[in-house]
Amino acid sequence: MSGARPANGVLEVVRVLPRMSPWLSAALAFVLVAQAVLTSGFMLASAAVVGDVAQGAADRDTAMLHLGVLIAVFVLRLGLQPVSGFLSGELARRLEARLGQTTLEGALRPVGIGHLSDPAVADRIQLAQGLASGHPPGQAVNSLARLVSSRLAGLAAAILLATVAWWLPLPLAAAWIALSRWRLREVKKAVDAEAESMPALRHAAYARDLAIGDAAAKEIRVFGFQDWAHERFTRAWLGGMDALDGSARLLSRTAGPVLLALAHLAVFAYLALAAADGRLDAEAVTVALQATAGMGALGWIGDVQWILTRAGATVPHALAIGRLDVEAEHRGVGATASDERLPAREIRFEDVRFGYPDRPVLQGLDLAVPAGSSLAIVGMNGAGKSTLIKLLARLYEPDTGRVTVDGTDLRTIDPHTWRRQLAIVFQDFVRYELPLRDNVGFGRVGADHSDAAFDRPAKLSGLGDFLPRLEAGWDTPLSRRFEGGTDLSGGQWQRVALARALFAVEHGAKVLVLDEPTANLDVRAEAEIYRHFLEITRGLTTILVSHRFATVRLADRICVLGDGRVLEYGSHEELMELGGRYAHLFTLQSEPFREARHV
Ligand SMILES: Nc1ncnc2c1ncn2[C@@H]1O[C@H](COP(=O)(O)OP(=O)(O)OP(=O)(O)O)[C@@H](O)[C@H]1O
Repeated sequence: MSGARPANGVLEVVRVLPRMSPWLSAALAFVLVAQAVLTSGFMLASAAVVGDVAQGAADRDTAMLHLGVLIAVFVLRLGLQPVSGFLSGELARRLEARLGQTTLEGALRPVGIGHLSDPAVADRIQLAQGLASGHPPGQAVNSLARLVSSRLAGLAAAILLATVAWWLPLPLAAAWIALSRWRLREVKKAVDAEAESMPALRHAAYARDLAIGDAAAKEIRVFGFQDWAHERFTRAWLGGMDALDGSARLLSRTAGPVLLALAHLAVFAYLALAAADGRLDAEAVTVALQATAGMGALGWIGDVQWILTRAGATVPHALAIGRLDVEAEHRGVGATASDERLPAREIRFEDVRFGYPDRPVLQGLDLAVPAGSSLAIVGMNGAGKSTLIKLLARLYEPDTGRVTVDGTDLRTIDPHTWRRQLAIVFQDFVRYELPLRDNVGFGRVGADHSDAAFDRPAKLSGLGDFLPRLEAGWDTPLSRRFEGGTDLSGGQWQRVALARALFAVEHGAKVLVLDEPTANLDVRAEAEIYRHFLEITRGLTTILVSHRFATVRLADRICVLGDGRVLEYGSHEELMELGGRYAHLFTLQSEPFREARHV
């Protein structure tokens, strides 16, 4: 993804609003124009009233008419304010909701997950929400409405002033517009700096979340790095903010007022001389003075333009995230082949090479997993076991080589169809702070989530042991941060994750993948899983990643992964006979137990 430099956000807002809500946008535009017309009407009517007063109210009826028009225009203008406020508020809400959806859709759309660890994407997601500037996209609408209304009023004032003398608006317009452009350039610099300082601000946000969140609360206190978190947050935040403040300094503070003073001096001098000569009457002078003041609306409108520029800058980021499917590389999206019964014969990795941006992992991996059998994968930390699972789930795609299912390249199989065949317990499975029912039900969204539907997964995963102790049963939130919620132990969470995968199996998944499924289980719970292993895996193609050889030996076949490829492959007995790496590791792990038994 390209860098996080923003496009012209205000133009994007102007482009998006009419497409999103044409009627509301048109209504707002109409009200804004009406407000501008009424503003100039107010100037004209008040000038007419002043003229009547200057003439000593010679014509009483005309004077009353002028006064009536003045009051009517004033009341109408006042009445339109809440209408434009309502319309812009409604558009702001819709824009924010739309861009929020766009960001979510973009982040979720890619088949793989590589984009989520791309720092440029992470920056954009933050920028799209206006978190650093404190100005979310909705604020752009309100500011835009106020800016357009001011500009129209300024334009109307300029036209009125030109009726007094054609050249009068020119010096004022030149001075106000120049000042406005200088200031705008400064604010745009600040917006650019904000995009550049986003990595620092994300570091700050990470340190803050560590300090105030649940996840690291224990370690921060036990290891005592509260000061580190505090210091890290402050340093990163101030670093990010420095960049913003530094570039937000407005250089035009001196030249602007001088130019404005000169322009106003010229206009006022002319008005004074013309009035003294009798070329202008009181009414014309009043119109001219009001119009002169009104032309200020063409200049820099502090808060409004500041907020508009910064809130508007979020929009291109949200739209860019929304286009992620185009920008990211997703070969095979929209693939045609789909089959709910895969795999019938085998899953095969063929000469697969794959690496993350900073390191190669698999270097020519060949591996076959016959359908309906179980395969255990062992290997050192970092050998690439979990990576292999991610390739199988198509969360990443091989750099070269291919993964096939019954001979069909995974890239030509519809990813959603394929993933419905998979039931995976990831090593870093998610502990959803939601009721137990959702935690297990996520295994197949849309399926029957009644208590009875969970019976079998609960029994096989060992959930049944602690389910009766949960106050609200399946509806108990699994987080103490929610009313009536509870927290689970590591092993209990692992059973929940297993139940989730088994629920997917209940609903048709044919490939069960267990990445370290018993790492947190106590001996009894682990033994229980082993007891059920055959029942759990019956009829399924099972892939098991584990460092526990007692688990591994349950599999029909075992493969030892190392140096980015398969080093050994066979049944437990075959590999023990081979006397290679597996036999060595197995012996190493069983030794302490053997010794213990001798004690
Ligand atoms: N998202 C990622 N981005 C970059 N590198 C990664 C990513 N995930 C894993 N790696 C790296 O890829 C290598 C293989 O990681 P993987 O998690 O597949 O190993 P593993 O065999 O499952 O290890 P373990 O036994 O410790 O679970 C490691 O060097 C790891 O640091």
